[in-house]
Amino acid sequence: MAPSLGSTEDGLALVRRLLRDVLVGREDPEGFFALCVSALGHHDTRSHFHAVIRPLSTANRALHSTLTAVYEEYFSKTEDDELQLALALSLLEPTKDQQLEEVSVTTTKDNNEHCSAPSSNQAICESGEREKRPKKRRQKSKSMGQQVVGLPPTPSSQPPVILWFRRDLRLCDNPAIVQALQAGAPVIPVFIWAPAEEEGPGITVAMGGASRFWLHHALSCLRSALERIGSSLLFLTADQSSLQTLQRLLKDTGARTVVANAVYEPWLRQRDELVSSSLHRDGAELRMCHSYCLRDPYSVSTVGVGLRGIGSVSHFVSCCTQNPGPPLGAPLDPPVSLPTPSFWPSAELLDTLELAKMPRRKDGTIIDWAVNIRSSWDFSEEGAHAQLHAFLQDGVYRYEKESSRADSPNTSSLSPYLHFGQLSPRWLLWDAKGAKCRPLKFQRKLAWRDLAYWQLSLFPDMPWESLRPPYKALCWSTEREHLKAWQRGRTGYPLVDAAMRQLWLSGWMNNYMRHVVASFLIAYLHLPWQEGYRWFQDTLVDSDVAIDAMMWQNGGMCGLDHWNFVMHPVDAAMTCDPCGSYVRQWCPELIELPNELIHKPWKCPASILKRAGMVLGQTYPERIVTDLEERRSRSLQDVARVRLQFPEYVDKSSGCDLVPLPPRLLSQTLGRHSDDVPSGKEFLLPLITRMEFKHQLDKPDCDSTSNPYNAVLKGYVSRKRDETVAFLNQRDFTASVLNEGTQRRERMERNQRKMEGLSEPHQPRGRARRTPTANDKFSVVPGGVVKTLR
Ligand SMILES: Cc1cc2nc3c(=O)[nH]c(=O)nc-3n(C[C@H](O)[C@H](O)[C@H](O)COP(=O)(O)OP(=O)(O)OC[C@H]3O[C@@H](n4cnc5c(N)ncnc54)[C@H](O)[C@@H]3O)c2cc1C
Repeated sequence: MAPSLGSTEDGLALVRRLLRDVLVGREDPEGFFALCVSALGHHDTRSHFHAVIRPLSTANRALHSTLTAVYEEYFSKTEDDELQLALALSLLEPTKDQQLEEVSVTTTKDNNEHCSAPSSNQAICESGEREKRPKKRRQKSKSMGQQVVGLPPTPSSQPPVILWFRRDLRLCDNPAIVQALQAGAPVIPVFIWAPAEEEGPGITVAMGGASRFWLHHALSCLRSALERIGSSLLFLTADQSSLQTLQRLLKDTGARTVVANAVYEPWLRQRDELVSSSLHRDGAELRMCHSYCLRDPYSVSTVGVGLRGIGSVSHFVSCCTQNPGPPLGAPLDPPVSLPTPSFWPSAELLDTLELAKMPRRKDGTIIDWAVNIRSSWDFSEEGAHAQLHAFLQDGVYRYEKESSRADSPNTSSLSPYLHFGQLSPRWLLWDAKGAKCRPLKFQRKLAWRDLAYWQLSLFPDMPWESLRPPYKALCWSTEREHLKAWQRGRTGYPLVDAAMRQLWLSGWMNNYMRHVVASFLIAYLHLPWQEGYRWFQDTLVDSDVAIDAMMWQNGGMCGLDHWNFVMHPVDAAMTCDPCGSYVRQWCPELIELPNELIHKPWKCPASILKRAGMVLGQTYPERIVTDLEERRSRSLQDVARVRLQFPEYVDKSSGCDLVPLPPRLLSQTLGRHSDDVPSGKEFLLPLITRMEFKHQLDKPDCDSTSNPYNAVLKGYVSRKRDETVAFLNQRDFTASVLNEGTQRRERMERNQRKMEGLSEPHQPRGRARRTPTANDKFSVVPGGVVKTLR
């Protein structure tokens, strides 16, 4: 709870902290004084202010005398003022008796924000006004005094409703707001910062640096939005727990109802259940709405679908279709206003939550690591809608075929807004469905998002423990230097480095690039997937425990699904950055290299390097690993080793990995209540398993290149042929003949293999296609350059 009101000592500690802000110029003297009055109250300010600012008398004399002058001016009152003050203080007495602490509004705005709250909420806007009209401030703070001290709610008045914001930082389509308004009572919006609760029982890095930074700004924007409709947002830190903070808030405000939108991490759900039952015992209630996912993950059932294919998005969609939840309905409009209560409980400054606090160097200067993140994003709800609008006007038309391009904004970039609930998935789906091009692939991404939450609800250990038991025994590398090079974007592979630098500088990269860097970390560096997960959690602005864990588990070969491909750090460029412009953007030291060598500078002749002003190992790093195929082979052999070591987790007939069925799925499958399910027995569930791994089990020591299911997405040969054929197919008859010839040859090869009792050959078709463009050197086809196919 707010330290300002616990005791004079707490208040003084807060004020001393704030004094530092004045010293470094983040707060002006008048503002600081107003905060003192707000935090300490009139009496204590009068008695302690001189002592608080005493250190300045030697450290900064000018500031000391300015503050003294502000103090003198404030306390040289007129009789009128005296009278009003007496009145306010007399009102304070009974409220104290009733345990209503002195209420001061400390939801001060950041220095650079503009306050536009209506007069009913002047107290909240106090500091915003203060900068422009210092004289009026005094009157304001007195009127604030009257308002904030306030009278206890009269017996006939409705007790206020607490609107508990968590990851739904928006006004549009927010069911909790609608629910709170339905009571017809004043609404007190609150945000409680409880990092330990977010973290859960394992190492989740739920609130990494970049997402804390985003959260800070999103909260600041939400507060401004609330102020525009006559309300505000209280910031509280959960010293002990959210529950205790809420209980105290209910006591202070007389509220009996708390409304919130559900969050679905299992440990947060448990927390909410505890809050609900404890409030119920206290005679209050927690009302929960659903809006974070399209489907409440705890309501998804496999009944009628079974477990075959579990982990894939198709299986998940079938489960949702077979067992539909309540209809989604149309998105809800934002409220026009939120009724304000007659007084506001105590709160902290947003800054005191320290979400966007930057580290300092030894010399005291700030290391502003977020400077680029700040300039790359608009953190507001309006920003989310603008981004959505821009995407639906443009990127969505390229999404189906070109979402893997890193050199063009073809995806929505909405993930941080979705993560913090600044945009509801229902709103997004509604708008996407309205797009002319019917972007089915895009809509399916929202199913992926829900799938991640469903998986986390079933496997709460997903963020830190491999789901497939044998894979816990994989022999991962411990080369910290490799990890560091990967994190810093200094691996010597331009595509990987560009992506990792984009991540560091902007807090984001597209899905395809996430696959590229994850493949590199796991398949080529052999570093544990958990390292990648944690780095992503710390550096992504959209870091999301459920999605991130699901994706890293799948990439790390131990999730419910297996990526049936591995991205090659050079060949993948053909799909995502064929002309090298993405690499040039994030690795400017490579800017002068020719297109055909930009993804492999080590192949550049000395003369080209010289002309480009490059010295490998100096201006750009040498490759940290060179023997890519050998490393891949070792990775495959390691997988075969653990699968052989734990045969109980490999299905004999299909060669699929087996994983113990989680209790909820077991009871669903057996159609019994969870208490009625046999305990102590492990039921095993077969999972989708990469063909390459199944084959390797028969020949554990064979190398990756001789595995017919080699999953590395090389692309060049197959895709170029595919595209050439497709292109020519459109153009002339000869091509269709060529196409038929190719197909016939493939058919014959397949039949031949079958007759020889060999397994099906690896099928590269249909993977990672892209539409060739005129600039694209890979689009050169026999007979000429593709002008355009669009
Ligand atoms: C190793 C790895 C880690 C990832 N970690 C995260 C993460 O921490 N947070 C996160 O939001 N996404 C994560 N993703 C998924 C995906 O890369 C991002 O959601 C996407 O790149 C965000 O960009 P966008 O909004 O332009 O996506 P779009 O392609 O425009 O998709 C729209 C929305 O759908 C959802 N979505 C898209 N792809 C997926 C997916 N594969 N799984 C679940 N939901 C998806 C996101 O909410 C996204 O904003 C990860 C992917 C990989 C490969």
